[in-house]
Parts: sequence; structure tokens; C-alpha cells
Amino acid sequence: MTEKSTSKLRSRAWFDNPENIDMTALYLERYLNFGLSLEELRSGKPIIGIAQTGSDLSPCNRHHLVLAERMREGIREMGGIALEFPVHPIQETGKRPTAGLDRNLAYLGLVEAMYGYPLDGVILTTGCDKTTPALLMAAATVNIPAIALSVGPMLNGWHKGERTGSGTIVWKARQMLAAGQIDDDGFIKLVASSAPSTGYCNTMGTATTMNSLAEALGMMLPGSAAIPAPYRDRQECAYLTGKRIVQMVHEDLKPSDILTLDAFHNAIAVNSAIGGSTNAPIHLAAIARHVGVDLPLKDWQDVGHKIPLLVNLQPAGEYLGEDYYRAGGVPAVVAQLMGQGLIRENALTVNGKTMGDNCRTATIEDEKVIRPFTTPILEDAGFLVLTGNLFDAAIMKTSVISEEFRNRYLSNPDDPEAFEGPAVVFDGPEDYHHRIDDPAVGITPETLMFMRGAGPIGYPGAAEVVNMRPPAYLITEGVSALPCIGDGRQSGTSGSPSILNASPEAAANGGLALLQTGDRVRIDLRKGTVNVLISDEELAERRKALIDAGGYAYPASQTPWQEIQRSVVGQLNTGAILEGAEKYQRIAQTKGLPRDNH
Ligand SMILES: CC[C@@](C)(O)[C@@H](O)C(=O)O
Repeated sequence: MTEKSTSKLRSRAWFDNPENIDMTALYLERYLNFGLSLEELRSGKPIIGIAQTGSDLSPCNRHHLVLAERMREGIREMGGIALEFPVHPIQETGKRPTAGLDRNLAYLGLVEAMYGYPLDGVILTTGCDKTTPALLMAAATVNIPAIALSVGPMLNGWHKGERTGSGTIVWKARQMLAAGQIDDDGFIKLVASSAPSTGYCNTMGTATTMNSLAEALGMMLPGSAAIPAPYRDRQECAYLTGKRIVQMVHEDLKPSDILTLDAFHNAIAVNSAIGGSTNAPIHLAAIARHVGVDLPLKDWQDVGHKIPLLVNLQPAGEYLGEDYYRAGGVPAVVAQLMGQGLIRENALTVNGKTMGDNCRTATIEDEKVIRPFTTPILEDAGFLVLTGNLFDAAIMKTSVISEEFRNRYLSNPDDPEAFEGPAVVFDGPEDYHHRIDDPAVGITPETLMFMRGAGPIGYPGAAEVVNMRPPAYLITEGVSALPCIGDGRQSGTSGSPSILNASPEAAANGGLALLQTGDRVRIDLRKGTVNVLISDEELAERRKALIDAGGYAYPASQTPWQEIQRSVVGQLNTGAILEGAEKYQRIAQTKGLPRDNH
């Protein structure tokens, strides 16, 4: 970090370049046309971008349109000039075939905007699942001062005196509908009750996870991730974030100063303690690769598995976002982990202080919601990383393994943590929806359900379709979850202990493409293995037949971007980034300025 003098601001190359007055005039005139003055643009004030993710298409982030006013006031008060611009929308619940397709597109667009326009620093308006990693990936690549501002979760949902949490209630209500306990109207009312205000999922879904991790990475003001969207504190936080980014520009405090291996390991530890989403390893790998930090998937188990679950939020627990904020949010969790030496305290954060300094004195305000380290909700609550002859890598979230599931599958005293059963294989969610309740498929409580064709190439984009409910006839007999394994993703709000993100995916002719319904599969959580119990020769024969037939078949691309992304995207275990894009690092420093445009 070095103090940056006004003359070094990159925006000066646009607005105040004595060596090229021809271009300076052209750059200036159009930014004057909506009312900015020469005085503002030429006096060396930092130009701060507000990367706006809010829109009517992105209801989770829509409140950023309102918060932008307070960001602007903060920026202005510290002597900066705000330039707000749109980011490609990413709404997990709105975008078909999946918002998984859009993270890399938003990333690409934002890299171009941040690098190609006169910006000295940027506020990243994070929120719905993939907006957070997309913006952090771009900030890591461009490496100008950047600070994240979460839009915050919705208020708690309520129905008949019970908390109804985003997503989590959907999966529960689907079971109730299948079992005939509610009708279609009741289903929609129950689900709608979970969305009572502006903001993103009030559960510990992917949105709250990724914003908590952005704070744990040091990229967000301390204590800010958990503030519910409609609270006054959120407005205040927008103002403080606006103020801080201007100071960060003067201090030249950049993403590469903050996003170190220590910061990523802090985020992994926090993810275990909060019961975070299985989408987090994908996104953290992507951010790490764009900033040049080596973060192999195995770090999730090595650093994260032994960490206990402290946060009692749905889907792993009972409470919701407002409760999380009131109980102390991320700093309270970090302080508990710090007490056990599980946090790299020296990791730097956006406020210029270390994670240790920010969180050391944070206290838990409600022990029902955030537990002290000594009395956790669950020990060893991090992810397991699994491998075998069906895939090289997949992960499992152990904090959502229910008692019922444990008793059914993991309690054989002769073979603890291991079970096997016959596979039923679904090729995409349409196949699953079509056949799940058909008794002829033969699903029993011993069945292991597989979903393939749902990865970054197959879907395309990797959809959240691996969590599958059991057939209605088993739900009515009390079987609420069957083991699910797949090459797609799962909603962070799901309580299903699925084996996810299997890489390489079937569409890349990974081992899942060779699996047949009826094969026996053995899962051993202690050894970290998932294997189909057939000989290597049989597997080799099936592989030859698959390749001779032209490989695993998946639907054709429907848009240009689907086709482009499919040709360059990597697998989920390494972040599903656009392979090759990671060569472009710290481009504000390594590539100089872009050329003039006229
Ligand atoms: C409905 C749940 C979502 C949209 O948030 C999900 O994508 C998640 O992973 O949490």
C-alpha cells in the first residue's frame, strides 16, 4: 500500500492529460453533458464507479438503486465523484436455464467497464448469489481499489407463527404438496410468505453465504454483511462504504493487498461455522484464480472440515437473517474462531485494519442464534471432499445431515460412515420430474439418486438441480431424503446432504456418464470415496462405447453465449471460470492503460 497522489489517479489519463489535449476534450465533453462541471472532472477528485447490480430483473439486488444515493453522499463527502453504471443482471430465481451461466458473463463485462473507463476505485454492489463472486472476480482481475457493499437479506418470513426461510420452505413445501398435505394455492402462499421485503434470501443460502465470505475475505466493512436490506443501518452502511472507497483510492489499497491465501482460509473457516452454501467452493476458487492465489479444493476439507457449526440459521438450523444480524453477524463468528486460533488475524481488510483488529472484541448478542465455540450446534461441520471412479472431485455439506439420514445410512457399527445401494440415474431435471413418482422406476429407501447432465457444459452453466425429493410414496412413509449425487449444483438453502459439483461432469465424459441405473454404488465418508462397484474392464468397455457413440449427449446451445461459454468453461472443482481468463491478472498494473479510442 502506498499513498497515491492525485497526479497518479488513472482517471487523469482521460480528463487531464496535457500530452493529449485532443482526446482530453473528447473524454470530457460527454461526461459534462448530464451536468458535471469541468471543475469536478479536472481538479483531481477520485472518480468512483458504483457497479450497480440492482434492477427490476434482479429483485434481490433492486434495493441497491435506493442505496446508491447514500453511497454517492459518502463519496461526495470525501471529495470523490460517483459514476454509476449497470452490471449484467444475475437473478438466481429468475434466469433460465440457470444464473450459473451469467456469473462469467457479468465478470467479463465488469472487467471491461472497470478497465476501460476513467475509474479510480469502485463500489461492488453485491447481493444475490452470483453477483458477489462475479464482482469480486472482476475486481481481482482489474485490481483497482474496490469495496463490496451487500444489499442485505430480506426480513424474516413468517407463516402461522413459524419462520419461513427463502428456498428452504420451497423444498419443504414441495414435499408437503407431493404428500397431499397442501394444495397448489397453499403451496404458493407458503412459499411467498418467505419473501416479505426487499433483499435476498433470509436463510443461509448462497447469497448470505457469499456476502458473509466477502466480509470474511476482508472486502466489506466489518459487521456489514448481515444487515437486513430494509434496516436503517443498511443505508448508513452504504454511506460509510462510499466514504471509505475514496480513502482507499488515496491509500492505494487494492484487492491484491486483501485477497491473500490467509484471507481465503479465513473465509473457508467462516463458511463451516455459518453452515454456508455448497456453491461457496466454486466461487472462492474462481476469485482465487483471478487474483493468482492457489486454493485447491482439498483446502476446504483440510482447513474447514474440523470447524464446528456455530450459526443456527436455516437450512442447517432454525433462525433467519434478522436473527443473524442481531446476534452479531460475521464479527461475532470470527471472534469465536479467533479465540481458538482458527483465524489468520493479520489478514488486511478494506477499512485498512486487520481481521484480528476488526473482530477481536466482537461479542455474541444471542446465543440461541450464534453459539459460543465451546457449545456448538455440531462438531466437524465443514465440507468433505470426495473422489472415486465416478468423478475426480465432489463435495458434501455435512452440517445438513439430519438424524433421520444418519440413522438410516451412517450408523452401521461394522461399517460406520459407509453405505451402498443401487443407483437410479436421471439425465437432467426434466427426466427426474417426469419419472420420480412412477413406481415402475423402483426407487426404495436403499436407492441412491443420481443427476447428471447438470454441469457447466451440460446444462449449460451448472444448474441447482441435484437436490431431489424422494417419490411421494416414500415421503408418506416417512422417508424425507434419499442420498443424491450429481454433477450440478444445489441451492444453498437446501437441507439435503447431497454429493455435489462432481467434476468432471458427464457432459465432459466424466465417470458419471458411464453409470447405469441398477449399478451398485458405495459411498464411504471416512475414506472420502464414491465408487461404482463394477470392474475396471467393464468401466473401460462402457467408456469405449460412449466415445464411439459420440460422447454424452446434451441439449444444443440456445444462445450465442451458451455456445461461447461451453467452449471455454472449466469444471466446478476449479471454479468453472473461463479457462485462460485467469492469465489476465492485476491488469491495471500489468497492462498499463488501454489505448485512446479516437
Ligand atoms: C432459492 C435459493 C437460492 C436462489 O438462493 C439459491 O440459489 C441458493 O443457492 O441459495
